[in-house]
Amino acid sequence: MEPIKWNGTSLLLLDQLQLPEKMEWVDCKTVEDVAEAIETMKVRGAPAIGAAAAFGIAIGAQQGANLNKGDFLQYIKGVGERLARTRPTAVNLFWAIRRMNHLIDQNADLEVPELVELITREAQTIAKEDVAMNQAIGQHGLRYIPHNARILTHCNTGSLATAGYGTALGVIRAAQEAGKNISVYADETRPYLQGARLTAFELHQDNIPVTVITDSMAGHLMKEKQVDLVIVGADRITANGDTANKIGTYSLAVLAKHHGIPFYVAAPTSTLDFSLETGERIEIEQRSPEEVAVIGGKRMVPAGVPALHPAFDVTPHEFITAIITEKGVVESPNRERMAILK
Ligand SMILES: CSC[C@@H](O)[C@@H](O)C(=O)COP(=O)(O)O
Repeated sequence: MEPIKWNGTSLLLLDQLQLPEKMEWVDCKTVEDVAEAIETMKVRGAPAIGAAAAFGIAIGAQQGANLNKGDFLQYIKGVGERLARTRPTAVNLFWAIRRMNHLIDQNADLEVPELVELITREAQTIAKEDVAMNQAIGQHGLRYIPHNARILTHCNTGSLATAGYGTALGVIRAAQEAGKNISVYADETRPYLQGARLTAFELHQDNIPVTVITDSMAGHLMKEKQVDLVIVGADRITANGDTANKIGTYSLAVLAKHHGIPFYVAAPTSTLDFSLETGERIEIEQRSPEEVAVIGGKRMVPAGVPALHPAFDVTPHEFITAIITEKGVVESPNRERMAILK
């Protein structure tokens, strides 16, 4: 499945708000369309929003192609700034924008049409490389997945969260492709239900056995010895291995440790943020409490009662058995061991 398609002038995104009911594509023709798609989570998942932002800059570049060089360079930085204001936690977004800006700075002596061409090609390269990184993550992760493993995962880390194949779901896919006879428990992942709607959708399409559980069932299943390992993705991993991921990940990691179950994080190195020493300084996106209070158009929380919606939490590195990247695996991550990924 390819959830992000570039058609030469605009970006087609499989609208994740409509899944699994409908497979509807949104055609993002402007920078604002792309920014809005990221903000409203039509496209979501750390690597996917990075790739989408890169294509947003490509769209911006094409539309600014008539400007003179000075104006173009100023305008295209503004495009990056707009896209950077969409969501704060997943570092892949900022990584992709920085990579595009760097390319522009390095080639500022080119004429505008050539720059536009270069920017457009770079966005395609980012998407292509993401798929290759995910496949490599899958291969590195294989050895941690025993035959007949019953795997618990959280949120959606598959093709829909990336440019294709997936991170944690990439490892799961690789294990299936290697004939390991695995099965998966997908946390439904309140409040957005990425697990129930998206992970279950993807795994079912690929004939990988999947059972959806509510987030609150994970501890019970672990206690009943129904879970052999947990594997999740990441939105930002700091220099010491602390990992921000979808809200609920931290609770899973604590539960896994209590029950002696390995807890793996799978992510490309574009998710690393070595500028932060620890996870304490990661900005956690606060989304609308309405997303918690209202389910399927029906209000579940009495009017006047507040709800909270931090969209991510941070799992301290002590709870992580290994971080699996395309460059290799860091077991029992800490500051020193993470340095090999620099
Ligand atoms: C490969 S995706 C890893 C993470 O981005 C994923 O687990 C996650 O937390 C996504 O959050 P979302 O709010 O759906 O963008």
